[in-house]
Amino acid sequence: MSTYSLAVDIGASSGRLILGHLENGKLKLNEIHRFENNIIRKGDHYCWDVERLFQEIKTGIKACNSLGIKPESIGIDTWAVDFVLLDDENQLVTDAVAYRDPRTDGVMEEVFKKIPKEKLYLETGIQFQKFNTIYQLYALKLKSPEVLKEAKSFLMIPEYFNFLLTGKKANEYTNATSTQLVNAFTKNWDADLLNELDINRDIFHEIKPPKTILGTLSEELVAEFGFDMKVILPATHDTGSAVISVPELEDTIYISSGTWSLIGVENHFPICVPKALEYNFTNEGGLDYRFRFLKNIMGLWMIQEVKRNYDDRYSFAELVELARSETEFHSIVNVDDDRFLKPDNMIEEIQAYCLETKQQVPETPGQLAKCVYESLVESYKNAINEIEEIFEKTYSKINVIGGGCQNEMLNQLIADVLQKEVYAGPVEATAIGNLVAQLMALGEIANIDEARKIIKDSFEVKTYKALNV
Ligand SMILES: Nc1ncnc2c1ncn2[C@@H]1O[C@H](COP(=O)(O)OP(=O)(O)O)[C@@H](O)[C@H]1O
Ligand SMILES: C[C@H](O)[C@H](O)[C@@H](O)C(=O)COP(=O)(O)O
Ligand SMILES: [Mg+2]
Repeated sequence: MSTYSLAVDIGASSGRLILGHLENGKLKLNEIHRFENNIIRKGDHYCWDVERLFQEIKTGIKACNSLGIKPESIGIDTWAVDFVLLDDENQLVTDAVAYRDPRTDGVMEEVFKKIPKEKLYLETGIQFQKFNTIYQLYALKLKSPEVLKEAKSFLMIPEYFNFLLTGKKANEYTNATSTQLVNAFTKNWDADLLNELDINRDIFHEIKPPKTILGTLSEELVAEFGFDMKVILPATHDTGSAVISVPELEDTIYISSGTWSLIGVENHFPICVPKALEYNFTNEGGLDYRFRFLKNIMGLWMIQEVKRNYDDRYSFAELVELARSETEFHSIVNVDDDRFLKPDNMIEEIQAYCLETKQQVPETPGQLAKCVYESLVESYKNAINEIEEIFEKTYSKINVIGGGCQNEMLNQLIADVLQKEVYAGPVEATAIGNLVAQLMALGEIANIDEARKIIKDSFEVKTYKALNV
């Protein structure tokens, strides 16, 4: 009887529960539940609806029964940086505020008054994004100190769901690194940084690595589901799981393409050289203490918002085809400008940028989509030039993973503009990386090298050659 594991992958725009098992040396997937995710307004903040998301997780778990499958294990991954705080009765002290909330505006600069930017980078190796956990916690320190006083437990989003499943509290390494509070060398919470900011070290839990078996389900949930499962920590930062699934990393730059575009390489040590700081690259933690040397690019969030501004009248596939038809339109925006992080109306923000920069203003859905895609590729090109400058080497291949790898026009555009071979897939790279970490913990897969061979043998990867432009 095969061992089934269940991956819960919740990104900023969508979540999915995918069963996985090995069959004749290949990983077989069975998507059993998919749902939308989005930021909601709660009180004065943009938040995640963690109550609904946990109900979606439970719905997906129960769906296994209809297949007659009782998974051996479950693992949860989500977006990074965000967290909840629990009081001494394990009740939420605050809502799960989303990283796009403006509460951290100006806070990074306040932190630099306590900890020099260069020191923070040398200690943590983490990119400066204004929504990093360190700035969210410091925003609470400055504006709502009573909240931090009441807090007894810090759990990032996947860890909160793990707590609801098992009653156990633990922080997981790959996601903890995204907080910019973990020392890149000790791989533990950096007590000096926390002291400098007067943030209570005791609310943080032991940092456990991916492949840790955290526990099993609570009695109530075993009764509700009709079966028990081991709860395993995958790389709970979704991009940490996604990068495990890059089939071939030799001479390859990956782009984890979803709400964000995370573009980088995999290393075995943190790289905090001056150029890495200047270009704002990060050294997020990976499986087996590898490092994800990457940077965030605004990503397909922009087309998600354009789609939403059109009341979802067009599918993503339709927007791609409309963009293809706009052959003469070439206005470009700086996708990494903070104005695109959470504008009231993305269409109007893109149009305003083009007007300000005296470019043709996109008026049609196709022109807007074309502008987003060509602007993303412009940012990819800059990031890849920076990576090649830092490592003093030229990479010949780009592997696009995640939902965005279904965008064939974008894949071809990347190949043509970068003049490199583009490999697209696996689409569900994050869930696949989540699954193989569980199967490694269960002894079904020996190590990451075997996992990557299984992934390479199991999933189609489409190739795009650079056309002469
Ligand atoms: N059929 C498609 N054609 C083109 N793009 C697509 C298609 N399906 C999904 N996408 C792109 O994939 C993105 C979602 O990727 P995904 O990895 O699921 O995001 P996340 O994990 O951040 O929620 C969408 O924003 C969309 O741009
Ligand atoms: C805010 C973080 O930078 C973000 O979570 C990023 O690290 C990430 O993993 C995004 O994943 P998506 O699947 O939501 O694009
Ligand atoms: Mg994702």
